[in-house]
Amino acid sequence: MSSAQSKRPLQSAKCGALVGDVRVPGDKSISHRSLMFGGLAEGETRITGLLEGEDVLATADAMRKLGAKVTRDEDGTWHVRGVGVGALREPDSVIDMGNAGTGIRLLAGIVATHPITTFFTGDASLCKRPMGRVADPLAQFGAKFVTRDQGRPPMAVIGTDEALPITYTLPMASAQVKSAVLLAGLNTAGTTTVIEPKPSRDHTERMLRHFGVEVDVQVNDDGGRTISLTGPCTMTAADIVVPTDPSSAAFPLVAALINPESKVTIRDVCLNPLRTGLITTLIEMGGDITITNEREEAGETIGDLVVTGKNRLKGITVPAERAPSMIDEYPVLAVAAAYAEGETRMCDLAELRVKESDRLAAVAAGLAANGVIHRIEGDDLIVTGGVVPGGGLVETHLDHRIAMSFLVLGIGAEKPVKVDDAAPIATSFPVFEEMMAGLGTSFAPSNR
Ligand SMILES: O=C(O)C1=C[C@@H](OP(=O)(O)O)[C@@H](O)[C@H](O)C1
Ligand SMILES: C=C(OP(=O)(O)O)C(=O)O
Repeated sequence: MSSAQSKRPLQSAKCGALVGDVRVPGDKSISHRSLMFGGLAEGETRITGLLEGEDVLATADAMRKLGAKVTRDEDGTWHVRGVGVGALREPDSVIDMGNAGTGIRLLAGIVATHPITTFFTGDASLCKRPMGRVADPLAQFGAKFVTRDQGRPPMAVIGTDEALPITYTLPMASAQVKSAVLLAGLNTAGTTTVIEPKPSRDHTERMLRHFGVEVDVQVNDDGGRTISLTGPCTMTAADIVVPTDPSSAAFPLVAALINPESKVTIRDVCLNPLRTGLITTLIEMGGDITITNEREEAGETIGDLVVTGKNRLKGITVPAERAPSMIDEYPVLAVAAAYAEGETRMCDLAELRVKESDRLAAVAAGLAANGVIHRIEGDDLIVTGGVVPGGGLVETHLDHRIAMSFLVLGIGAEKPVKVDDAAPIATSFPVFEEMMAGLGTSFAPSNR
């Protein structure tokens, strides 16, 4: 895990055309869930394409501590022997979830309705993030929580074996909160229902079905969804092929679009419609992106993205409703906007304030350090594109997406862009630097 002692400064300088054919690592959301659900199922789940990033490895360790047998073959296939819903073991030590918000929040849901006490901690970033958003609904099942001030980890979850089912309307668009509630419902007698006013990524719903759980999803008149399951549920082991991560594909995608002579193919990207907001937005901005070879694999739509830099991007307004389908992509969209003609307005980004860093503040600071004109109005970010002066130092605050986004900013800037710490990139995209170098970027260690 990253720490102040092991900061790794890196800089990115202007480079020529990016050319190549790449395949980014497995999807982080699906990888976390495959290990958790495998651990809850009866039988052995085989996982191929798992993201071997720090966040997901923390979940693998957590599932081991909770009693599942998790192993990896030399060829990269993972095996999870589950214990069955209701049969998790009380961990005999604190579970360290590192930097992983998805990991800690979904696991909190799982352990909340098991008769065990679980202690969670994480790195300095995770220990600043709010857990009240999951603790509040999970307490309604009958679980008890002890956290630091303002619901921050370390956090103890005292689970219950007499859980009462709940109906919960999400106060914010959050797949993590939705998933925590549904996962608590697995070991609860009766029907657990989540109402989400805006649809968020649905990997939990899809994968629960893959493990044999009946999940009812209704689309509401306002476009939101009502999702229910009736417990106690039995889950049956099922093999998983993890598709690649659209949130990681976003970096070579934007890099190619802002670099005029580029031509890059990104293979086998997960094109789940609740994850493709960035692609829609970049196409609206005039980006030359073609989707080829579209197909269904393991319950998800997959396709190849062929991207060129031939069109100069144009500023647009990105509507608030689109935010859940591209929530992790705003930092790199802000980078695309810095090179676009005119103004790009990104609406309603309040949720960015509670990610690995306050991403709204971190993006604004990074743009300011590199001479990019921008402003924040309420929860909207407005960026005016043009020539990017660069030359600034960006603080990444233990946030992988801030680090990768500003390294992409550097590839077209007049002066190199430095990030103070590239170490957090290993949480979600351990081969980022190698892959980007293969396309022609010019990243180099920096002494700050
Ligand atoms: O459920 C998930 O796998 C995730 C949900 C999103 O978080 P929120 O639920 O907080 O929006 C996203 O930012 C995170 O990277 C992964
Ligand atoms: C927000 C993110 O992840 P998490 O919440 O799982 O830490 C992310 O990967 O951008």
